[in-house]
Amino acid sequence: MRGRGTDHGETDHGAHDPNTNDPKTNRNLPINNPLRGDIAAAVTAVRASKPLAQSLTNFVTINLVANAQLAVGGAAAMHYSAEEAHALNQGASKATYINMGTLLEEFRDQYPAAARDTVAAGLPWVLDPVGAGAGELRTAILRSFVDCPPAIVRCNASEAIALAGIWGLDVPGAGRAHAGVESSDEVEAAVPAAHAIARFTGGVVSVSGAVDLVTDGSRDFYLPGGSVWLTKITGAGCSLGGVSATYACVAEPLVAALAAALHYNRAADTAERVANGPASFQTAFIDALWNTSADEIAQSTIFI
Ligand SMILES: Nc1ncnc2c1ncn2[C@@H]1O[C@H](COP(=O)(O)OP(=O)(O)OP(=O)(O)O)[C@@H](O)[C@H]1O
Ligand SMILES: Cc1ncsc1CCO
Ligand SMILES: [Mg+2]
Repeated sequence: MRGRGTDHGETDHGAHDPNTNDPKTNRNLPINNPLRGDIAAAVTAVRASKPLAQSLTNFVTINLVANAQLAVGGAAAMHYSAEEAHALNQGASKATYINMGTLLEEFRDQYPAAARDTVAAGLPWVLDPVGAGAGELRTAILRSFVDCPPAIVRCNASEAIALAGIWGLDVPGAGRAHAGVESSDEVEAAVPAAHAIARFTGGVVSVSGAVDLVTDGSRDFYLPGGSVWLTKITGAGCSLGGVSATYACVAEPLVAALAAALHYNRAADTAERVANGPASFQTAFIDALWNTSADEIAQSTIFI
């Protein structure tokens, strides 16, 4: 984080030194690994085809989610209706994003129905279990998803641990109460929960933090870099979920989750160089999502 005393005395967790942040190994995914080609192809495909991922997302960050989807080359449509989800699943939308941030009582039925409809249409959906563990309504909706699991769970470390508990998965710390949208855990603490969730869903879990983890339950990918400024704007994580859904329109879940997280980290690296504070960072970040090349994203350091 640069700028005039901008960290307010907090520790700078900017993940720029792989030796201090790498949780497991320092082995970079080989530069000729086919996954890198798949990631570059996903970035190019989104920019070429402008896919629509529909979103049922929270009121706090809905605008950033839509703008981030547009900035990576996708399209956006926000609503809170299972009936509308069904209509969009019949053609226009290629993936669905469901974010649990700000719930209303009517979402108790609408969210599970939208998730079920997406799965029935043969399309992937992405869950951001914001605030998992807080409140009966949130817990009931999250529990309902066990019958129609998401292709990608995108969350912070505390939410991964809480979600594992709600889904009855046997991992350390699962089931404890969590009452907030910020993570109080490091990514490393969420590794068992992320593995358990991915094995349960048969999909992918993307846990954000100083070094992000993307896992399909058997393969782990650690993604360093990005900027601590992302934690000073609300909705960096929410919009990463929306962008993961955009990528899920054109790529399998593992590639989509990797492309989205890497795109975020490289754009944040760029934005940090010109930011003077959270607001200018957000503006520069959206610009950088638009401008970062497919090759730069695909050639990122990926620890395995
Ligand atoms: N300490 C950090 N250093 C660098 N990047 C970070 C750090 N913490 C989070 N990030 C990045 O910020 C983005 C959002 O992750 P974060 O963990 O803050 O999500 P979140 O808690 O769900 O956010 P929100 O709920 O505000 O949307 C990700 O791209 C992640 O890589
Ligand atoms: C601050 C906040 N409150 C509910 S959702 C949200 C956005 C970050 O998850
Ligand atoms: Mg969040």
